[in-house]
Amino acid sequence: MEKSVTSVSCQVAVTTAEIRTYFGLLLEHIPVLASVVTPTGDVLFASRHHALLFDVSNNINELTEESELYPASARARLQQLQSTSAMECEWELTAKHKDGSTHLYKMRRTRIACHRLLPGYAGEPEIQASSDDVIYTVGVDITEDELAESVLRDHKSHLNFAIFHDPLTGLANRSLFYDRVNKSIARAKRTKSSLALMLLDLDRFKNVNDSLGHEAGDRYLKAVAQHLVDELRDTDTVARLGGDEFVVVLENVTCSESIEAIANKLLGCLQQPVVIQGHPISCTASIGISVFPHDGDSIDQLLKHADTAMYRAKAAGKNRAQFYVSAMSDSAVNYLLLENDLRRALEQNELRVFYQPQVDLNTGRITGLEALVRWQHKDRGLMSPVHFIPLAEETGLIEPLGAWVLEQACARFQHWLAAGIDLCKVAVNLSTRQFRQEGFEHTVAQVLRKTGLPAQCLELEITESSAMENAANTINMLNCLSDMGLSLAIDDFGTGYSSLAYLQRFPIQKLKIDRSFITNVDRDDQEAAIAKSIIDLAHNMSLEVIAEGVERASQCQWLGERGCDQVQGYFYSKPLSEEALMNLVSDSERVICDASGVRLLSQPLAKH
Ligand SMILES: Nc1nc2c(ncn2[C@@H]2O[C@H](COP(=O)(O)O[C@H]3[C@@H](O)[C@H](n4cnc5c(=O)[nH]c(N)nc54)O[C@@H]3COP(=O)(O)O)[C@@H](O)[C@H]2O)c(=O)[nH]1
Repeated sequence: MEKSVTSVSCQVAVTTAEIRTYFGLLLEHIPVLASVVTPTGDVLFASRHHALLFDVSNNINELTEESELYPASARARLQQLQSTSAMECEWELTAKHKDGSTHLYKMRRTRIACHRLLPGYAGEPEIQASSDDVIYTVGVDITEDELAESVLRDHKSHLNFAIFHDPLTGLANRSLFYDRVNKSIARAKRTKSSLALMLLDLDRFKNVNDSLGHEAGDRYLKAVAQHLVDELRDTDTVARLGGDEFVVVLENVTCSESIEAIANKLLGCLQQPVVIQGHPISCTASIGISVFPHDGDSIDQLLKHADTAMYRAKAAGKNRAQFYVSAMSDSAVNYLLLENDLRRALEQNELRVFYQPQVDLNTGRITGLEALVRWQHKDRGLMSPVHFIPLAEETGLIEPLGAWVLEQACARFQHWLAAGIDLCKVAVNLSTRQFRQEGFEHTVAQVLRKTGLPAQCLELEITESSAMENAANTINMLNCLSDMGLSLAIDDFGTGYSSLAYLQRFPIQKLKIDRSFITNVDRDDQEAAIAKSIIDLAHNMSLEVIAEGVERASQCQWLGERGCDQVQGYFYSKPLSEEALMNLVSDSERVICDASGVRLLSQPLAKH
């Protein structure tokens, strides 16, 4: 039967035969899986697109079973759908094409009563399935949409990660840390529990960067992050706030002992060496701890107080954990004021150098002077270096300060030499930071040139711990300095961890026994044993040995009998200002000046 229909848009009359042709073309080219089947699965129509599917015949017109329109992998699902009486359902079909590509189709299967498809039907929608029905299915390829969406999802999650994590270590960054800890504080408030915030700063991390480069430094920071994550529970928060500063938050803490135990566990694991570029590296850390609600009820307050405690841990010798106590805040303010003051002191010449004689035990002759800095503070009076050297080291001010002391001591000693006062040599203390300063040997050479002091009149003292820290670099620097003709001493010997293998490679002339082994050397067997061992060690290595902190004649006697070469201490003289030293040298009751040099007669302390 030919039937005339009218296209609404172009008002052109078309015949049913033409419609079939168009419909055939449409089925041929439409890029969708389209089919019409009976409830028993007989195919009435199927689009050509089905032929693209793997497992499906190219000759679509010959396919009679609905199952033949789909790959074998989809047939079980199809069977389920065929057995359902639902009028409409949606499903996803993942199917391989014959070209090997995998596609995702969004399928919609609708069951409809046949008579409703006939022209002129305007009845109620069918809600009951019947054998008279037909089922048409349309599947649209959504592979690209899905791909785009998953790229977008990935992109979003990467972006999310980048926004909230530290790119180097992958730990939470400051923003995420604030977010998490604010929630932890809210939880702790609700449950009336405590939480501990630990601020962890690596000690002397700069040395790793300076000696092995930033790449090694970055690798070390990553290893530290991993150590922290490994040691803590998943529920604890670990973040990197920047540089070598990390923060850890522990929830539901019950007592300070358990917090301390965790802090010590972290300190211990950080001491394990990490091998980077073939070098075993280990940095210690200083940890400041504040506890909610005791030390503050906001994250900023807790951080500030942990920071104060952390600085206190550094000042107390590093590699330790320190709880915040409220009295620290006052001294933290003092510390800050002192830092500004110290900068000013350097500019306004408030620093002074004092000199303490070193004496040959056999002859009583002065064999040298140790230069010791003091600060003539306008309000606090004459300040001991113990109150400002750690601060100067922390802030980097030690570099200009140390250079100033060196130049001052060399200039003054040269001045005395020129005036005919020969006190053999002047010893100057070097801090680790100063010693590790790039081109430090040039600074020393420049000072010697500028002041005219012969190199053999200068001795540089470097502490045992600083010499052994990165000993390979120490050897290079000590060789440079030794080549200039000056002498080198290891200070505070016995307090660090010396490697004898390194010690024998250092071009040094002297070991200085730390005061802690001299205090009771004449009364305590253990101290005596250590002091004696150091004296023997020095002599066996053909080094001179000097004992510091000698306050009594009995100590002198003990040391003299054990072969110690020199002593330094209040027994002979306290550190003296330039004027006081000159007075001592010209005091005929205390010194004898003859051809053998200046001999210092031991005097009771009360006289000074
Ligand atoms: N990097 C630099 N460090 C310096 C410099 N000047 C000093 N220092 C270091 O500061 C620390 C404290 O020094 P100071 O208060 O001067 O104490 C020295 C002596 O006064 C003290 N001493 C000497 N004899 C005795 C004694 O018989 N009893 C006693 N109780 N104390 C005594 O010992 C200090 C000398 O120590 P050392 O340097 O280890 O020989 C101190 O660590 C200084 O090194 C500086 O310019 N740069």
